[in-house]
Amino acid sequence: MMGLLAEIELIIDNLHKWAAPQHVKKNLTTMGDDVYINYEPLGVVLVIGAWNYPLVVVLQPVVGAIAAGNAVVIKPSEVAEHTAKLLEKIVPRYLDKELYPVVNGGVPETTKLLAERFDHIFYTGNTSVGKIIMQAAAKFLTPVTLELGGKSPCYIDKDCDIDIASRRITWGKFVNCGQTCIAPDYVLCDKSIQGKLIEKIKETLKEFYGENPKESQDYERIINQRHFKRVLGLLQGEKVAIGGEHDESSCYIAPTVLIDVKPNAKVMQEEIFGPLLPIITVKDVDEAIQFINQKEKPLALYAFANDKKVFGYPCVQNLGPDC
Ligand SMILES: NC(=O)c1ccc[n+]([C@@H]2O[C@H](COP(=O)([O-])OP(=O)(O)OC[C@H]3O[C@@H](n4cnc5c(N)ncnc54)[C@H](O)[C@@H]3O)[C@@H](O)[C@H]2O)c1
Ligand SMILES: CCCCCCCCCCCCC/C=C/C=O
Repeated sequence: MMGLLAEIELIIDNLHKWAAPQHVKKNLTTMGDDVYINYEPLGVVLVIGAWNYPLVVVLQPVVGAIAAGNAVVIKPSEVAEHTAKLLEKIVPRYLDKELYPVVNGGVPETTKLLAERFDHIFYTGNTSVGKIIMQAAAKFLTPVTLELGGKSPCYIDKDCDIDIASRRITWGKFVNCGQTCIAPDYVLCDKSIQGKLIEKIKETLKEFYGENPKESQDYERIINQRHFKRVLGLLQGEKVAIGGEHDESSCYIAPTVLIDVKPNAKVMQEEIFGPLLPIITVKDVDEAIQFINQKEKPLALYAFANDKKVFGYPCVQNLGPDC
């Protein structure tokens, strides 16, 4: 919510500047004209949200679309069903329901919406559905914004502050039970620091979630049984260094660290989106970058090193808003 409120404040403070006509330098062909860029609303925007931060990922794009003068059809994720119902109930209390309707439902309802013509579609969710959205939009040449996922790597150089690295990774990986788009997906590090890293992660987990994370008020659950089974499927056959405990009835999977993971393991083929942290050993930063570059472009990249050279690599510079 803090991020959402900050976004609203940012827009309130700056909209008059952003919406104002922008000066354009004249050239030979426009010498005799008034030349400027004038911003106009697009029309009707469709916002389709995901379940993992169900209020923020729906409302944040809605805020931007409204500020830019558009009507918005709001489609929350049916997976977070209580938040979806709440939005359906409270949005019409504060916004005109003709201009900003909330449409609830799952795949059939979203498919029906996508058959309509919109002026922009803003979708947050997984990459496979992202392709469906883009195909539906292409029918009307509707522009899209796709906020997707990916396998965000985390490189830990052997010359770095391992206390800091393990603390930050433990927080980022296990908050919301690993169900965060930019959570570190896997770790690449030198074999010589793997043992120390595991010890430090163990210590930090104890500090954050106590002896038994299952009893901690601060440790979440997997959203539903379908995702529980999917995440558990990624654990099969892997060597567990920390955690591994699970309970299907409550969709609990303990914070889990996997070691000696092979690059071709199942857990390395898709975004984990759950509390499993595979560690893959590499001999140096060059090998880590080669590994990362063989995969699809991730959403975020985290690097921990004392050597400034590590941050000079284009792949680290281009991807590392959170480094
Ligand atoms: N980049 C970001 O800002 C961001 C933020 C949050 C989540 N994510 C990504 O979202 C993913 C998790 O969300 P999810 O995809 O499980 O959410 P989800 O299952 O809630 O699906 C997202 C939306 O797509 C709709 N949908 C699902 N299947 C559909 C289909 N066949 N046709 C049309 N619409 C369909 C759903 O109704 C829902 O509103 C992860 O990959 C995560 O990384 C990205
Ligand atoms: C001050 C403590 C805050 C704890 C909440 C942590 C959540 C961090 C991530 C928020 C990201 C919201 C947008 C969602 C992106 C992808 O899933």
